[in-house]
Amino acid sequence: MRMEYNYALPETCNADYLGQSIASICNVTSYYFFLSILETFVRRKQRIAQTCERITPIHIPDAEYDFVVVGGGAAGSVVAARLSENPSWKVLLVEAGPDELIAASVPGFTYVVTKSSNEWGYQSTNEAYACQGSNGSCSITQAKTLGGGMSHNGFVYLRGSPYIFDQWAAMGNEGWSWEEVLPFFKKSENNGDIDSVGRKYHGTNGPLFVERFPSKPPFANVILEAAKEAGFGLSNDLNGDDPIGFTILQTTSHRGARRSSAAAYLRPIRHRKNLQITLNSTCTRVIIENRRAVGIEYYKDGKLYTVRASREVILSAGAVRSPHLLLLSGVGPEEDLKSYGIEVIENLPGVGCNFHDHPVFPISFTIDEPDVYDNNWAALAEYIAFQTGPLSNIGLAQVVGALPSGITTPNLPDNHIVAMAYAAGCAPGGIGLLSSDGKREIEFWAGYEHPKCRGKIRLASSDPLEYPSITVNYLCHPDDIAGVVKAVEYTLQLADAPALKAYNMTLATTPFEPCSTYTFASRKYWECAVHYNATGEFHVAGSCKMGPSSDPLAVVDPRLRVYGIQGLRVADASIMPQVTTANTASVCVMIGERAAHMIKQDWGYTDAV
Ligand SMILES: Cc1cc2nc3c(=O)[nH]c(=O)nc-3n(C[C@H](O)[C@H](O)[C@H](O)COP(=O)(O)OP(=O)(O)OC[C@H]3O[C@@H](n4cnc5c(N)ncnc54)[C@H](O)[C@@H]3O)c2cc1C
Repeated sequence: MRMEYNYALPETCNADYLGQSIASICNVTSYYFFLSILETFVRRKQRIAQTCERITPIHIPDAEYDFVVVGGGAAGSVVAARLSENPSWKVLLVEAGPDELIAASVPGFTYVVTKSSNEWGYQSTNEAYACQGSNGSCSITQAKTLGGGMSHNGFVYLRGSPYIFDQWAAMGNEGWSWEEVLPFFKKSENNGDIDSVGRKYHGTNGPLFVERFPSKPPFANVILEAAKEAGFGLSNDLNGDDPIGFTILQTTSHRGARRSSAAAYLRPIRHRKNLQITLNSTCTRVIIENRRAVGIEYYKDGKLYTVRASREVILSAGAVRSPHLLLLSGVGPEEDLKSYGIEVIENLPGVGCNFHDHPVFPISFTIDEPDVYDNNWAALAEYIAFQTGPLSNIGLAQVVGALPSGITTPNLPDNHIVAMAYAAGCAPGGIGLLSSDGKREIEFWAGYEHPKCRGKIRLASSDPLEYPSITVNYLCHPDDIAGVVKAVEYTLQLADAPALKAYNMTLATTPFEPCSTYTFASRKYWECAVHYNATGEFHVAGSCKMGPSSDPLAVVDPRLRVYGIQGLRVADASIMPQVTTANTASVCVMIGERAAHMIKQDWGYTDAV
């Protein structure tokens, strides 16, 4: 077979977008030259970084818009794009961060972009049951960039169990059952593997590319073999009729490059005149007059701007910042607002409550294989020419197992097991060198996806630029502990399967001193260890809970309207009454689709689902 190399860098433009460089994120001088060359190629290769298709932000806003959307993340990009389909509506999208980094386009750099400047850097506090090794403070990684979490995340395209959406509906949220949300998942989706996954659950006409990566490390097949041997089974599509087992994931990428909701929804409509986007613009409050949202204030380059919204303001700032903005605007628990001197406009006790996340526990193993870096000149050349090879994927993390813990609900696939290894990344030790003299390490993330624990987002200051206080309250409930421990036990069972034993897979996690009274690797030991090393899976949700008016903690109604305030909705991860049993980005895209559809309906403009 003759290989067609394509190093050409066609289609130049005057794109001036320069975010933080890959070399400066990796921050290793010995490797600077290699990373700079990699970045030069990636930046110019339109198929990867789409620098010629980036949006052009505005600098000075107009005085008034029909709709103002706050937060250009997974959900907000969708809301802004869909609302501006009506040419007679003028829409402003306000995003606190800059455009997506070049490094973010390259799947092999997934774990690097979370260390970039496009990250909020939140830490939770007062965790009484988790992160005890770090004074009860867990990292809450959240992206600060156009595309939000989808410019930053692990690419996983999973929707979670239909059971959860039916639960949402059963709580009194009309219109949110699985049957009712499925059309919006399909509407958003342009599935590139449709011949393999079928049309019953998947769409091909939406903006969001969904497909498997073009390549995977050979060890992925070893994990699948081990899963079969351990009796866990394999699934061709966890989003379909086969929700239990191990699979090679579908991802929000296209031909080896990231495609966030901003890339999918905003870049193709960058010339639309009635949609304006302002970046590096932090919303500080919603302006509410006579119990109606009439605009927002935002801070950019040291200046405070005020814009009016003649129809609605939509908060899509994510599960940490949407409740924070409501609190800063006088909507929230009366006592909390008063204690910070904020005028109470609506006493809404649920704002910031019901905050939760999936807890995960990392466990490390070694295998008998040299510890090589998977990024080198060959990987660079292959990626630029074909968008395949180690840089075109996230390594082993594209294999996931969804298994039922049986803790609360029979057959609910609420345990997730993901293996982390073979990711290209920075390769800081030098090109072609070994990462260490030891064996290759494989870290598994053992997660519980149906948590009962609830934490809270609270004001920490009346200064809108200060971060709110965040407590997730991970592992506060025995079921959540049992859920994580069950995932650990499944992981150990997997590691014991002959296919992995052939690689001498050996537990490498060092025992935690505070748990030394228990036999290492016993159930009691894990029940103790999770309090020291479990953390969150980055799927924070629930802090502006959707619910009927009878629910004392409901913040928005099932049409996502904030109780007590006209012209104000929330559309993002915060509205989930219960987080789904999987990664949350596709659900936030669906929420964005659903929100835009309802807003259009409510203003007498209907479009097809
Ligand atoms: C490291 C990481 C890995 C993840 N991996 C996966 C995965 O593989 N698959 C998956 O499905 N999910 C994953 N997730 C979760 C998923 O990405 C999020 O659930 C999803 O992005 C949340 O969408 P959202 O619209 O609620 O908020 P976001 O996508 O977080 O968007 C909120 C946006 O609002 C902006 N904003 C905040 N405050 C303000 C303000 N005051 N003014 C203006 N703008 C503001 C933020 O900068 C951000 O861009 C991951 C998340 C992280 C952080």
